[in-house]
Formats: sequence, C-alpha cells, structure tokens
Amino acid sequence: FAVASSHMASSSSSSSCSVVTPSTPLVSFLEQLQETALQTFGDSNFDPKTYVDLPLKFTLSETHQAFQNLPRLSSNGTVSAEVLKGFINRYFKGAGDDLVCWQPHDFVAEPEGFLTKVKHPEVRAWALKVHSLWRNLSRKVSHEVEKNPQLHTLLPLPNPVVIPGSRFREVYYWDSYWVIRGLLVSKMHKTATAIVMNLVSLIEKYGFVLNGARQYYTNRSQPPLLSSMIYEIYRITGDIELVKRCLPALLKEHAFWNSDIHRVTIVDAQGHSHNLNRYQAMWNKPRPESSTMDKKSASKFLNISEKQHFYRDIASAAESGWDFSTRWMRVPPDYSTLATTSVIPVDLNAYLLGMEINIAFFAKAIGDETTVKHFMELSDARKKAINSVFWSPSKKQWLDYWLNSGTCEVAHVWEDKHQNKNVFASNFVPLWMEPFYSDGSLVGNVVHALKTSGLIRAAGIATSLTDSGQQWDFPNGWAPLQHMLAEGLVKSGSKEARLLAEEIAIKWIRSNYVSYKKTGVMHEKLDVEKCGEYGGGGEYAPQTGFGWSNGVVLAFLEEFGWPQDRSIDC
Ligand SMILES: OC[C@H]1O[C@H](O[C@H]2O[C@H](CO)[C@@H](O)[C@H](O)[C@H]2O)[C@H](O)[C@@H](O)[C@@H]1O
Repeated sequence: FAVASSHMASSSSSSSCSVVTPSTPLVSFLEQLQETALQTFGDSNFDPKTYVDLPLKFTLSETHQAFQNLPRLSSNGTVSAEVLKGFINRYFKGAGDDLVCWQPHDFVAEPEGFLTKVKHPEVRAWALKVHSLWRNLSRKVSHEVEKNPQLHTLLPLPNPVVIPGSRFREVYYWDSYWVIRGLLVSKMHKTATAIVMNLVSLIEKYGFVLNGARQYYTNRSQPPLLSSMIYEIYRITGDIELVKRCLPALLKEHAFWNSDIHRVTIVDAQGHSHNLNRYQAMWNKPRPESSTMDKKSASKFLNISEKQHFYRDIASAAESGWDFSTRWMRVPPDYSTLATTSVIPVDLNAYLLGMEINIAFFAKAIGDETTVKHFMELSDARKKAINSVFWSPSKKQWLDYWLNSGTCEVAHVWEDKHQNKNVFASNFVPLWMEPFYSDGSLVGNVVHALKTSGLIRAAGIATSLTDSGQQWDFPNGWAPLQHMLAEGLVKSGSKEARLLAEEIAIKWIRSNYVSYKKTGVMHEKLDVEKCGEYGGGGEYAPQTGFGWSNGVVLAFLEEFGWPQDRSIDC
C-alpha cells in the first residue's frame, strides 16, 4: 500500500492523470459478493457499501472457495436468497463488528463552562444531549484488525475514532474537522488530538489522508482540512508538542496536493502563470463501495477508455466531498456528463491557501524561519491565483473554473467563458480564509452577493440553486457549508456580516432542533426549504448520527448562544 509516494514520484503530466492505486484481492472479492447480493436481494433497500464492509471469519481463499461452490439457480445462474443469507452468516461477521464501542475518557456529562451563552432551558437540555452523542459515535478499531488485517477492509488506527454515524462506520477525513470543532466545545481536547494523530498516521503510511479509513478509500483523499484541525486544537490548548509532531506530516500532505496529479497551471489574461489544484482520484474503476451503481451509470459508455475516464470523474467527485453535484457536470443535471477532473474548484484552493497559511504559522511557532518564508510565498501566490482565476468582479464571488480540453495538459489559458457562472455555496468559501475575511471592502461586496444569491433559504444555506436529485444540490443544506460561510462572516469583523452569520446559525439550529425532536436523531443533511425536515436525494438513504451536524450545532451555540426569550420552534 505504499501507493501515494510511488505515484507522486511520477513527473510526466500524462502519467499523472492515468495513475491507478492497486486494489486488494479482498476488496475485489467483496465487490463480487456485492454484485451477487444485488442480483439475489434486488435493489430495494440495497446498500452496496454493506458488502465491502463485511469482515471475514475465515481466510479469503476458504471464503472464496465456499462462494464458488454455492449452488446456483438453474433459471438465471444466480444464488437463492436463503443460500446467500446462510453463506453470509457462516462466513462473515456483521458490517461494523470490527469496531468496538468506546467511552472517551475525557467525556463528562456537563463540562465546566459548557455553552455559557445558552440560556434557554430546552435548548440547553438538547445541547447536552447532542454533546452526549459523542459517546454513541466513539469507537476503537478491534485488535482483530491489527492481528488479521487481511480479513478486514477496515484499516487499523492507533487511537479511538469518532465516526459520522449509521452506514459511515469508519473515520472520514473532512467530517473530522467539524467533529473536532464540536469536541472542542465539549472540552474533549484529548479525543480531538487523538483524531488528528490517526489522520497523521495515515499520512505517514500512505502519503496523504485517505477519504476514509478503509482499504477501498486508498485511491483518493478528501477536502484537506487537517492543518485547520491542528490549528483549532492548538488555539485552545497551546499544545506546541502537537504542532512539532504534526508539521512533517503536513509538509508531506502539502506535497501530495501539489504533485502532478492535482496541480494545474492557468495562464491569466495578463500572461501570468498561476498554479492551482483540482480533485483527481487515483482510480479508473467503479468505486468498490458503490460498484454496482457505478457500473450501471457507466453502461452507456461503450468504449473502455471513456468508461475509465467516467469512473475517475466519479471517484474524484467523492474526493471533493461533494458527491454528487451539478458542480461537476458539463451538462447539468446529466450525471453522465460528470467531469470533476476538468474543474478547478474554488473551495479546494481556499483550503490549500488555509493549509499554506497554517503551515507558515506552525513553522513560526517552532522557530523554523525557512519554512515560514517558503509558505508565506506560496500563500501569497495562491491568493493572487484565486483572485485572478476565480474572482468575478461582476458577481462579487469566486467561480469554479472549467478546463476546456484534455485534463492531462499542463497549462491552460484563462478565458472568462470558462468560469462556471452557476451559484454554489462553495463560491463563498474563500471568505473563510484570513486573506479574504480581513479585506473590509471585499467583505461588503461578498456579503451583498451572498444575500442576493438565492442560496439563503428559510432553513439555512442551500448547496446550489439546481434541484438535480443529487445530494450536494438544492434543496439540501449541509452543516459544513453553513459553518464555513457563517464563520467567515463572523471573522470579517463587519457588523452586517455578523448579523447575516447569526441569521444563518439561528435558522440552522432551529431546523436541527425540530428535526431532532420529531425523529429523535441528528441528521446528515437538512432540507433548507422546510425547517425541521431532513434532506434526501443521492445514492444512499439519508443517514443519522451525525458527526458534523452535531459539531456545527455545538460550534454555533458556542458562538451565538441562545437567549431565554428566543423561540426554538420553526
Ligand atoms: O458511499 C458513497 C460515498 O459516501 C461518502 O460520501 C458522503 O459521506 C461522507 C461521510 O459523511 C462525506 O464526507 C461526504 O461528503 C458525503 O458525500 C464517501 O465519502 C464517498 O467517498 C463515498 O463514495
């Protein structure tokens, strides 16, 4: 699995967009099982991920042999439901059985100084309930995985984990940022630090933070927010040892994101070259966790290289965290026009700007002046690139940029017509970064653009304005998007911006509260058109639990409080 470093060593741009991480025999076999399960059980309530998460009870070769020997129905060559259920029970443990529940040592039912600005008794009781959910979502990878890794797609990690919830039984990269923001409100600094050290261990092993801690996620990352997690913990704890331990890993992660796989050069209207980055998974096959679906979606492509290109764009959308969205479609809402690797995304480049600023900050804290200078130069260059390539002077927001030709090309010449003029919440993510929120005149313009964008709805910020049926589109609202935009507005220091942030937070808290009261659970995403309703669409059933939603509710309540006389109902 030393995939990343060997792939990153590739220097030719044409090979960088054909890189493929090797799969494992276990994952390939479980994909076969998934295919058979779909044929046998049918697609109602079918979740393909369940099958690639099953831990084996016996060796792969014994299991495979038994699978081959299953009696097939003479009518269609498949396996009967009874036989397949019996085989699964005999040869596999349950999905998620290789994680054991864990009680975090730093959890206390009501931490000292917890949400002092929340005065409303019902809201406070609910906030304490949300805080207590960290116990439900805490797990430890079982020793079995360490002992017999060949029987598990789950990857071993050194520390306990906090999972998003439901079908997401393992750690996820960018979810962890908002989990940590919530844990910090819950005063669970040790648990937050342990999560960071798990992610660092992935960089040490693979060269980057994986999408999630599973064998089938080793072909891609997710939005790179590790440096921001470390920054938030350091801001509260002042733990300089953490910074020292993590800085080498951050430098490695920065190199991963700036290798040929992700880097693109744009020559702007004045002839200046800018290096920016895109998502690109190291994969050109169906995603194992959704293999049956991806094969079906790709069936319209007859040519193998078109299929491979499409699969890479699907996996790259998963790397973006926005799986799936019209943002990545050349002809929305036609899913078959997905072209993620042809987009230079605003948010990814904002995160990388944040990473460069954070690395310079950490290097300063430990007295490494050479790294400070280098990363300040990199962040200055990226700020210029963001302004030059993404900024729209007429729309007063940053727009994703479409590459018009082969994505393997090194340099592309900027043209106005290639900016994606559609409105997405991601168009406002740069405001979350210091160089932009501290620019007073820019903030006024961006606040006006956000207010009039159509994104601000009755129950929060919509992901986009297009109702495509995909989950990262209208009318879904996602906790991370509410938080990044609101926090950017708050940090700007503008009174008008703070009022808008508070309006967003109030709507979001109310909707989370009411949906929780109705269903008894916290939801992965909400419908921003209807206060108190959870979201839908996409390729899997709406999930509950839910790590980042809990984190954002706690972070919003800490920032804005909740007065006794403000109603919490929709
Ligand atoms: O199984 C389908 C996809 O599921 C994940 O994506 C969604 O859940 C993640 C966990 O909350 C979240 O980080 C992501 O933004 C969601 O879209 C997974 O990350 C994908 O790789 C996977 O294909």
